[in-house]
Amino acid sequence: MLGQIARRLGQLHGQQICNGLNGVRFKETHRHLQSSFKTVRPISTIPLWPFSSRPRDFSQPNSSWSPEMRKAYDHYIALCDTDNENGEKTKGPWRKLPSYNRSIKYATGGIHLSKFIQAENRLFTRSVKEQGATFEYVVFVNKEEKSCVCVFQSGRLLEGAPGHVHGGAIATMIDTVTGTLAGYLSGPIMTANLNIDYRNPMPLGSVVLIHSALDRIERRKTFITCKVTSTDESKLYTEATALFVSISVGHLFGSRN
Ligand SMILES: CCCCC/C=C\C/C=C\C/C=C\C/C=C\CCCC(=O)SCCNC(=O)CCNC(=O)[C@H](O)C(C)(C)COP(=O)(O)OP(=O)(O)OC[C@H]1O[C@@H](n2cnc3c(N)ncnc32)[C@H](O)[C@@H]1OP(=O)(O)O
Repeated sequence: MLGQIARRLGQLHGQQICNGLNGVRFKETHRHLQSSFKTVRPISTIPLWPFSSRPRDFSQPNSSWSPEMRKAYDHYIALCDTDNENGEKTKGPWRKLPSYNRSIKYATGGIHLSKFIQAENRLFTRSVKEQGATFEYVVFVNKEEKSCVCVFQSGRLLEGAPGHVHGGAIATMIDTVTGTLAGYLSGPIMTANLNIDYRNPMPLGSVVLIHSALDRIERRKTFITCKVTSTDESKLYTEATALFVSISVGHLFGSRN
């Protein structure tokens, strides 16, 4: 019964995703739902519609952001579309992308499905609740230039060499930012290849810019270039190239295109 409800929801809100997931995880979903029904709450605290229609955007300023992080954020926000005092829209070249804690939430209806499907899973970069401890970041995309910039502040749990950011954490952010741009331009993708040159150690707690741009698209392949610099762009920390291959959602569940 619950499986049927979940399946119906998927049909209503995310046909494409649902096709990929149909029948794969509903046993697990059923178990999750049964265990959540064990906790009885007073009726007044139960919302009529149990799904938030607006997933939380984690790339909003918070108290862990340093003045440098806030300054870089404000700089790019000022270049985004805005409403002036007369209520008129001014077009800017940049657009701030929201950042959810599961990639499934980006798909149509994904906000609903994420409550059923592997509900405990979290996007690696958004998995730690303590603000400022790991990855604080916000991505702005420039549609015309097919590029994006991420303002990234590293937290104390990302240490590699003493006082510096772990190379794997830097790779994670490069994968995330280049992957976000590739996904924005090409739809569902997976990283096929990531090449990284670490040029200078990145101090832990520092704020950096991760610039990514489209190199080219060839059939299912989207090639992205990336540079990580200080916020004034005077210091180069890391350079990378990445290849993303377009996939069907079924690819994530074992079927080849
Ligand atoms: C629900 C969907 C979600 C999608 C999300 C998208 C956007 C959402 C937006 C924001 C989300 C927020 C954050 C995003 C964060 C991070 C993104 C990170 C993504 C990852 O972190 S993901 C994990 C690591 N990733 C893997 O776990 C992949 C394992 N792997 C495979 O799943 C297959 O391997 C695959 C799919 C890569 C290819 O498999 P396949 O069978 O579909 O295609 P095939 O092999 O035929 O290759 C087709 C053409 O690519 C060439 N090619 C392939 N591989 C190559 C390589 N390594 N080097 C050079 N060229 C290569 C071939 O040579 C051929 O080229 P040609 O067309 O010229 O012949």
